[in-house]
Amino acid sequence: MENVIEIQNVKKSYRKKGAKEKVEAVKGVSLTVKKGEIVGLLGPNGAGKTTLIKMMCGLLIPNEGTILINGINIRQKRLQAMEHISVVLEGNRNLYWRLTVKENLEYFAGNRGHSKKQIQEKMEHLIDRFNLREKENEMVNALSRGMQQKVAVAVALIANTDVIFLDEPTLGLDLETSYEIRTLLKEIVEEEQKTIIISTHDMPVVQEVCERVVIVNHGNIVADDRVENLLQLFESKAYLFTLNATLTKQQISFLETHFVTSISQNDVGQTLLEVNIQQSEDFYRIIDLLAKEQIPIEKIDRTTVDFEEVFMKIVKGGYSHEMAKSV
Ligand SMILES: Nc1ncnc2c1ncn2[C@@H]1O[C@H](COP(=O)(O)OP(=O)(O)OP(=O)(O)O)[C@@H](O)[C@H]1O
Repeated sequence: MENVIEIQNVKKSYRKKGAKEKVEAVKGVSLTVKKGEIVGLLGPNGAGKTTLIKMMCGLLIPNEGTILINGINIRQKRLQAMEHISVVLEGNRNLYWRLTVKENLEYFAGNRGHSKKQIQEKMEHLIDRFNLREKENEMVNALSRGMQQKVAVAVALIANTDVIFLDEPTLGLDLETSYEIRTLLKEIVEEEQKTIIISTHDMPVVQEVCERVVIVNHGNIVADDRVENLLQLFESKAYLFTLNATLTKQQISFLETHFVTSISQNDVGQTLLEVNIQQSEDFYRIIDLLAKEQIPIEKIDRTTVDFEEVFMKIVKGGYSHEMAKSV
């Protein structure tokens, strides 16, 4: 499969007004994305996601490194590279607020060189699909934020580019609209061979829409894997032991230094040990240890993880590329 996006050792720093020190927002990132991939770009606030997206879509120039879109160097041939890209930035800045929904769709498709006739069918399809029929002749500034967001995504789709960047597509939306946008994205991915990069803090978007996730922290990529691999990686190693005993201080401190991520007490006086196991022998070591200390085990459950927890663990440093290889 061909590489649609190829970035090599990209760096970007900002100088804050009046400050001597530079902020290194992106510290040397390399990444390739293949045609048809849908990639979630995740990271805590300030990690460098927006900076990375803005560089990939030609809105910011990196200090170092190269970015190729469909093999075209965005720095050397910006306009040519940008023909392959559409972008929905936070705050729907890709819309004309004083044009109607239909006018926006027509304008942005026309802007890409599509004739009115060519876009008619697609526009009607998108209006129905995004449930915008009732609002098609209303000005965008009169719509709710969720509606505006849907128009912004529809505009990116009507442009019919190979690559679509979505920066926080569900930010600030209510649960229903967020669900609707997620569902639409999923359907679009299934229908059309688009390459989509979504930056988000919305974990259901990652779990339901993305196949691959790239996690950025302090300007570096700290994980890049299939969503299912990351879920499996953490799921298979997290266990919850329910013990019919109260532990002594020594037992607790021993467990805490060796394996256990958290120890708590439930309301019937049992002790709950949440354990992250790196190697399968550790699992038996814990059981042996509890047996030696004569601590009765009521049950052992494999804890289920959702992507939110996986993300938190990775960002806190609980992940290495060696772990990924062991899945
Ligand atoms: N125009 C700017 N001038 C100075 N510093 C900036 C500028 N834009 C971003 N930064 C800094 O660069 C770093 C990365 O910011 P960026 O917006 O790329 O992160 P992010 O991962 O998108 O964060 P968020 O999730 O909060 O949107 C942060 O420390 C931020 O303060």
